[in-house]
Amino acid sequence: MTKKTIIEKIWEKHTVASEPGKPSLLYIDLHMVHEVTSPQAFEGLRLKGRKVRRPELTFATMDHNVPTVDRYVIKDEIAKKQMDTLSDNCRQFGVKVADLNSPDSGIVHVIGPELGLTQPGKTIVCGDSHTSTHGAFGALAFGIGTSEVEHVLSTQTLWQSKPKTLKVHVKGDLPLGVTAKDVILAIIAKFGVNFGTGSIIEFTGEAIRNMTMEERMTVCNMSIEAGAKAGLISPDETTFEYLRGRQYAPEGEEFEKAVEQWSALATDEGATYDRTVEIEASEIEPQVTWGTNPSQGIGINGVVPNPNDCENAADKIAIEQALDYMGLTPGTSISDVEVQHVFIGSCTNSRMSDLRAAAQVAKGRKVAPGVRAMVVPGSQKIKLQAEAEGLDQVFLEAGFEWRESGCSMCLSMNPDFVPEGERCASTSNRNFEGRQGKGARTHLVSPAMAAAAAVKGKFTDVRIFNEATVK
Ligand SMILES: CC(C)[C@H](C(=O)O)[C@@H](O)C(=O)O
Ligand code: SF4
Repeated sequence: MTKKTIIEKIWEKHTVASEPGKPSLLYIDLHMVHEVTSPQAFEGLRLKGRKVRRPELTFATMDHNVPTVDRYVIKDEIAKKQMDTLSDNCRQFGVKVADLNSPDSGIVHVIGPELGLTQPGKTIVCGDSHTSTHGAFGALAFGIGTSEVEHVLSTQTLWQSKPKTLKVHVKGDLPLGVTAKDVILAIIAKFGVNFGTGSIIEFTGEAIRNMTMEERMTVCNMSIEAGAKAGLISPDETTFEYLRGRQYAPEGEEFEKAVEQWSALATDEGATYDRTVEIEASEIEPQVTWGTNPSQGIGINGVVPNPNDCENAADKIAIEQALDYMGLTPGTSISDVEVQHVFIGSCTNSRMSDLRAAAQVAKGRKVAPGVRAMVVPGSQKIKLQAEAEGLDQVFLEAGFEWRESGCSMCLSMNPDFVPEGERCASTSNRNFEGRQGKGARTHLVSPAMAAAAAVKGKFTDVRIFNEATVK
């Protein structure tokens, strides 16, 4: 029998129609929907007199526009309209929605897994680029555009050209104090923001196998920042145990049957990929980005690069522009760079383990003078769980703000933003110009590193705080 990767197995199982050299028609198992990219898609259905083909395979939430304080008071008119429209559309088309009142509400890529909607072997789409997060479960999950959202709503299928397969192997074990976020930032720093173009990544290796589901989600979340169509990890016991007992996961005997099928999806020993790259886990340090794309990052002991060291003229210009926007001088130690804001949240790093890691650093310490730090849980369930564990108190006592769930400061589509020219240590996934507000300067880091920056007022190697306990 030919040996196959999980990518080929899922692709083949979902192909409804195909012709050589042309895109294939894929069946979609789960369609997640949010308020920003769905209004025109529903409107399209309405204009054409169509229904949602499989409402029970469609699940909506509100996240981008949601205020994280006074979440029911939506002052921005566009935001309010988008949320009201989503509620109306879901009512009219019979789609389940986790609206602001729902205990299930939260960031779309946080609640899918949390509710057990995200499962191995599924094809999952959403009008949102970070849909790759769901790949952590061994699902084929990717972002789509609004016209494709309409296509999936009305047919439950999607035309797709078959991507190439790319194995990203993380070799060996991670050093203490180095997290999943550092792994994915280091991968992107090493191979660039385009190395995944046209491909679906499968992450492999001991370091990945040893990760929890939450850590795997952090890695897969940023596959898109490597230019990939999607990123995934073959499912294993860790995956199955995470799903057991979740609201939408199969129950009892059905669950055991599902586990058998899910296990068979993992990439076959000896299967080949179109391309393979490798990174040594032991060489990864806690990361900080210095520039305006996620590949412009260094280890915490590194210095801001000098554009004059570049041989390639285009690279030199790119670095110069990034440094200019970021207000940084070549040769500066990143650990000398001061921050005015700290944001712990987003679909990359707002789950329980992220909040626990940040709280471990914050506990018994104080946010440095002149720093504004906030913690934004990824879902209302996470918020409640964190409060039950007393994490909110740890953060509040240290001087952090404790918020309601939402995309928040990850992108300034809601009241949370970084003022012009100010610097933010952020656990999100994008450091593009203007991402956190006009002229805002974003540095991507892990939750523990963000908490360390909050208490020191500048980037700091979190490993000096608590070697023994910081994971
Ligand atoms: C608003 C949405 C379309 C966008 C995306 O697709 O990713 C957002 O979630 C982001 O992170 O930039
Ligand atoms: S948290 Fe950020 S990256 Fe994730 S969906 Fe929201 S805006 Fe996009």
